Amino acid sequence: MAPSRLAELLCVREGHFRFESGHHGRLWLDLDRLFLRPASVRPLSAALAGRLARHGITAVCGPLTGGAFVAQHLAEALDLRFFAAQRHQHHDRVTYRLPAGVHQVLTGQRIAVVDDVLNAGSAVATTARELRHRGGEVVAVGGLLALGDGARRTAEDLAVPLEVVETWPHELWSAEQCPRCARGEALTDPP
Ligand SMILES: O=P(O)(O)OC[C@H]1O[C@H](OP(=O)(O)OP(=O)(O)O)[C@H](O)[C@@H]1O
Repeated sequence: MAPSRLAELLCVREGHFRFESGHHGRLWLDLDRLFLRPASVRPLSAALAGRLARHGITAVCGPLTGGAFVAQHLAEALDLRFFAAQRHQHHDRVTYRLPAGVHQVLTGQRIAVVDDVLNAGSAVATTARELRHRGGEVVAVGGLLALGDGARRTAEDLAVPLEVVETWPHELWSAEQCPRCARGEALTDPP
C-alpha cells in the first residue's frame, strides 16, 4: 500500500492481526486517533467536499462519532446543514437515529451521508434509511476511506453515487482461510 496522509492519520500498521470478529487481516487502523488534530483532517475533508458538492446537496449527515465529525467539517466547508445520527444498540442490532428535535428540519433536504471509514457500509446504510424514513432525501454517500467494496455495494443498494477520497483493498479472512496462518506466520500483537 502506498503511504498517504490518510494512512499516517489512521496510524496504519501492517502485520497479521486477529480482529474482534475473529477474522484475520493485514491492516490495523486506529480510528480513535483520526481526529486528535482536526486541522490535519481538513485537507481530506476539503477533497471530499469538492466531490460531494457536485450533487447539489443541502445537508450532510454522519453517524456518531467519526462519521459525524467528518460531516461537520463538510457542512462548514460547504456552508450546509449538519446532522449527526446517534447510535442505538438493541441486543446485537445497531441502528442510527436522528434526534427528535431535527425531524421537522429534514423535509426537503438533499443529504449526503458520510463516514470517516466505510467498511461494510452498515453505519451509512442504516443512517440513510433513518433519514429517508424521516422525510430527508439521501442523494449521495461519501467517506474519507472505503475499505474493499462494501461501500460501493451500499451506495448501489441505496441507488446513490459514492464519493470517497481513497479506496484500499480489504483483505480479511476467516482463521481457517488466512494465507498468513497457512505460511506459519505468528499473529501480530495489536497496538
Ligand atoms: O462501514 P461499517 O462496517 O459500518 O464500519 C464503519 C464504521 O465503523 C466505525 O465506527 P465505530 O462503529 O467504530 O464507531 P465510532 O465512529 O464511534 O468509532 C467507523 O467510524 C464507521 O462509522
